[in-house]
Amino acid sequence: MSKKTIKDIEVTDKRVFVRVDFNVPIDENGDITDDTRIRAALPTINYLIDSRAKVILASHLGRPKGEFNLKYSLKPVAVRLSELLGKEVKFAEDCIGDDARQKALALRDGEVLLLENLRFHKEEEKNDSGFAKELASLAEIYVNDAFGTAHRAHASTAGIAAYLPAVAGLLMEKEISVMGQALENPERPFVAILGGAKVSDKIGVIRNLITKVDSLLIGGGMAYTFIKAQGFEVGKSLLEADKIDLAKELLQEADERNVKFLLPLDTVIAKELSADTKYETVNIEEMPKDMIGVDIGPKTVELFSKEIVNAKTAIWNGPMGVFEIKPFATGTRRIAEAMAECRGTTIIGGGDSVAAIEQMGFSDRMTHISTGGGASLEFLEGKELPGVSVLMDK
Ligand SMILES: Nc1ncnc2c1ncn2[C@@H]1O[C@H](COP(=O)(O)OP(=O)(O)OP(=O)(O)O)[C@@H](O)[C@H]1O
Ligand SMILES: O=C(O)[C@H](O)COP(=O)(O)O
Repeated sequence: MSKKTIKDIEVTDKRVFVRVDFNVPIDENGDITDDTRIRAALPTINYLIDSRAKVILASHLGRPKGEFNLKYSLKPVAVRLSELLGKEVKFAEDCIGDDARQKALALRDGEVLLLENLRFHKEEEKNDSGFAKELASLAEIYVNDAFGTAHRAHASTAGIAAYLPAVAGLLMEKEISVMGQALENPERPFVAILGGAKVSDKIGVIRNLITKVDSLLIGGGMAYTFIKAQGFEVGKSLLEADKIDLAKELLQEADERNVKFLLPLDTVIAKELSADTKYETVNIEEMPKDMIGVDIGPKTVELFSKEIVNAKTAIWNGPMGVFEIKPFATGTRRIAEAMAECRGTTIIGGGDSVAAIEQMGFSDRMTHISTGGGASLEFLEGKELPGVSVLMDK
């Protein structure tokens, strides 16, 4: 990676402000239902503890719209982090002000402090320079390890870097180097699998990947707009009518570039989006007018799996069907199995596909599972992420 990391600077004895992404799901009892993002930050935190730095952690949680709201407090995260680290994690009731300052200044080498939710201040999302300066005043070094929030230009992800030496954390480094390597210098064949709900969310990703991959496989709700563009009936499936021309254009571009653009050959169709509805599988050219396409069928699974298993690099973003409803999760499960079988570099690009991979128990068989949803999509679009561009170059 071209950016400096915590390994490139002296952190011992220093107060280090680490922006992490602890935006984790918390249920109505205040229990964290998935701590993946907290665990993903442990290498950076442990490195700083072992290096005898004074560690000040800051994150957002949810979208509290600039004011205090107990529902979005990071207190339960401090408890969970303390369990994971096996050591005390101090907590400041606010991310700026006297309490935060006193607790930050009182830290001894190797101690850890977590600040309360940054988004309890509206200045955070506005990238307010005064607020960024106040955050910076707590520390001597800034580390950005929040890959999941690196697409946001906020005070704690971008503005703060104007006031402190700014470097990447180890999670940030890993995310950018694994996905960057795949995009810039992939081992071939390079296959991308895209699914999920909408074409409009992924236009940028398709446009960028089409210039890099050998094969592009499209499933999920977004496939039906392409199927319609090829002149087939899609019944009551998800369709973005205003994107049909764009879909035609993308199909043509793939053709001109000699990129294999594979669409479903068959589809599971259902009367409605519920587990106890009537459903069956049909060839793609046989879709009835009154049914909804809810998953890829077995012929498509076979076609896609062959590409994936033979890939040297495979990137997957977005489920192949309405995987939240059990009978329609088969396509997504089978694609997860193919990814697990692939011997090349396998990358899951965040969002719902990560949930699917985890639900299905394949997490430890992937090379890399991104902690970013929106951030990984923007990265795959080839955009420069503000939280990365502010860091010092090597
Ligand atoms: N055929 C389909 N019809 C309707 N919805 C579908 C279909 N296939 C997949 N989906 C829905 O798409 C949703 C996921 O789409 P989304 O674009 O959000 O995926 P993602 O990119 O993995 O997630 P994120 O936006 O969090 O990164 C799921 O809720 C799933 O049910
Ligand atoms: O969950 C995410 O994608 C990140 O934490 C960013 O959250 P945001 O979309 O509320 O900025």
